[in-house]
Amino acid sequence: MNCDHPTVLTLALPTPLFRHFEYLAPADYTPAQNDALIPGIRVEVPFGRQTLVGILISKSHTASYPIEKLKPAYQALDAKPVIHGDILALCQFAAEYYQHPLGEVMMAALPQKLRASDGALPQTAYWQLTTEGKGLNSENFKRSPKQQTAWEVLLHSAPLAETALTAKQVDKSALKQLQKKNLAETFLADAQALPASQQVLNETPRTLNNEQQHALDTIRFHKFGCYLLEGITGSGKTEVYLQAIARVLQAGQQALVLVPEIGLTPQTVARFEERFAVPITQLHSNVAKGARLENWHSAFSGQARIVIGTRLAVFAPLPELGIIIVDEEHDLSFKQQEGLRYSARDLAIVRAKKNNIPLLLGSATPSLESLHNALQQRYHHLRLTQRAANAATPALQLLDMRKQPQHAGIAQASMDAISATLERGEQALVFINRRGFAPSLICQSCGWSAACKYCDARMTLHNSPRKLHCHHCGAMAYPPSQCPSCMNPALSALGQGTERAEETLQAAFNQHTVIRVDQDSMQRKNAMAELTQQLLEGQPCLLVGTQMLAKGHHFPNVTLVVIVDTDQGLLSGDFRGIERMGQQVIQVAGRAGRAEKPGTVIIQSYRPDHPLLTQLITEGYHNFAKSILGERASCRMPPYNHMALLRAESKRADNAKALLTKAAQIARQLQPPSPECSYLGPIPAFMERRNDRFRYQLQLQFSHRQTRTQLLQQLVEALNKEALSKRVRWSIDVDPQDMG
Ligand SMILES: Nc1ncnc2c1ncn2[C@@H]1O[C@H](COP(=O)(O)OP(=O)(O)OP(=O)(O)O)[C@@H](O)[C@H]1O
Ligand SMILES: [Zn+2]
Repeated sequence: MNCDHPTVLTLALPTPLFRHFEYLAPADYTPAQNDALIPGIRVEVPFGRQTLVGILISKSHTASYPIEKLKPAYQALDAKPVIHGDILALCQFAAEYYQHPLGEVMMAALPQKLRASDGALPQTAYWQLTTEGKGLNSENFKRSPKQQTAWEVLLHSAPLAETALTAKQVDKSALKQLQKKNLAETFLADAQALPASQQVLNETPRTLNNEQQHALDTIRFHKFGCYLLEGITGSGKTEVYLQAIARVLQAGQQALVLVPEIGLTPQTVARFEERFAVPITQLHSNVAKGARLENWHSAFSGQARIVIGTRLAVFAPLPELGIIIVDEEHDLSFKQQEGLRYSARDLAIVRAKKNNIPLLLGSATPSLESLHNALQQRYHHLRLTQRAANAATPALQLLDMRKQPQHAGIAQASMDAISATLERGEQALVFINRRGFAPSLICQSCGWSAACKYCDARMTLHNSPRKLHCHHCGAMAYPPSQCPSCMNPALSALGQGTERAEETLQAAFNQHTVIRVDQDSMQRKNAMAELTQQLLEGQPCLLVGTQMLAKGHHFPNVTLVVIVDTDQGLLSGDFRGIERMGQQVIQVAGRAGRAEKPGTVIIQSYRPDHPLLTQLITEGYHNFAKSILGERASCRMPPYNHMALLRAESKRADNAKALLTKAAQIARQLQPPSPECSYLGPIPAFMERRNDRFRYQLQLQFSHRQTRTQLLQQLVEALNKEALSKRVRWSIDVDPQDMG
């Protein structure tokens, strides 16, 4: 080491502190080794009594601390960067925008295995024919067509990565057979990106209808642009995605597709795999840890040409990224609700801009944020107003529940419609967004109800297995056999959940199969895929389930949808409640009549004359959403204003309140309230006590994002100095989606 010019490394470390850390290069490193320390590699360092893995941000010969006080790092863990410039920039943006320490953001962007010192970039398995293998001809494989395919693919190519072989429909066991016969061999090597002249398609794309074609033609590739594809359910948005991706692949680029929950929509991934002959990889939290590193690496190395993933995939490394697609962009799951509270959709926009590529946001029910941007012409607004594939839009009927005899919440008229549907040999879907048997267990003689010990909430009664369950904190209890307050032995289950609806419907339609679809019944990994298969076989059956059924499924035989309860959304205290209700109704309704047979949707409500509900049903989501935008504009709520929530919770209510009172005071000093900036609170959260903690919040609203970022930065700094901030759990939620 040159002592006059020691090498100073600036690192981002995964600690809760909002700063960088400086270290010297490892003491025993030669100048050549020091030169090899390049930003984006992982470095192992001492940190107090711990050893941490951080990311090298920059290298210099000066430090902001006295150099003699800096400790040397232990070692560099990588020979080449694991975080490249564009991901680094995205992490830096996210850290600043969401007020989160950069080191933690960067670690979140890496697969878990690389967060530890012993994790390393994997190598890729390649296959090629042996000399014996090359000498054969297809006659030799007459009786084993799978081996023949594998042999043919290998014969006409340089060594191929296993992922690329899978994409070409080559069976892994066939490769193993060839290997056994010494006709093929495999070896490990650093992954190489595929040559650009790849065959991209596996099947001929559909002919687009005019609206789809117009949407595709509007997209400018190779340049930033945000496109909102607002297409009614079943209008063929996916086909537009597929054809846009094909263009990008043909230009030798990669595509990133973000979807809400992969496990719930196995059909989506299947459609991509059917269409494309290129390697596709998945990134979501259900991929096992080891496989996640491999999948991540195949994107990183350029092997995978398409990445389909959930919100975390917005950080996926794609060296040749050419387009980002966010499907069902309105979906709440794109917002992480803990830790780094980021919106993957919003980060996707930032990423597309930094990479200068197009971003496609698709939904039948766009979020008001995106719709507003489209109406303001900040986004290109593409609309698909017709269903593709000759399917008609379903007829929506509002059913006035005040005049209806009912069976556990399901109206007689709905029962009759279900009966007729099953008689015709078709499938019906009953949507009830509450799992369990009944939302409460009460004593009708004294008014007692089963409440959670730890939350301001009632416990839900479940029947299979029988238990009381708090859906907010997870607490469980056995249902009492008599009222604990007045000893009345007859307790009543009040209201309905999916289990009760299932029981009622099974009793009424005992000739038919009734399938319950909720978090409890769909725990097994492939449950949704199996259900999809069963439904596609087309036997008449009745589905009862929660919002799991609302997500992008394509079940051609479902012709009737019954929405049991829309009133919850109308009465919600969250200012987004009504928007969510509208999205949910339209998404669930959209499952009806997606093929040749027309669909009907029955929407049950006790408030059938609610103006927004009526508008939703008679005019559709677009006009409904515009009306809500009007309301938001008049009371200056998002998207007309930029919000942040400072949340605090503590076992002692006064501590949480005191911290927020202090925060409000600091904020007012930093930025006095004005029409540009306002503070509300501390106010109790909707559920004031949850999981044995009292919860309060301070609402901050700004006309300008920049003011918000600056204020929050100073506020966090000041709060970190408050003794109380160590004893209270607090967090900042920028652009909160859930106000609870
Ligand atoms: N141009 C086309 N010609 C024929 N069929 C098409 C065309 N485009 C799409 N389809 C078919 O229409 C059906 C619905 O399309 P798709 O699932 O893409 O709709 P979507 O807009 O994504 O719906 P949702 O928002 O409800 O998920 C599919 O079976 C699809 O194969
Ligand atoms: Zn609870």
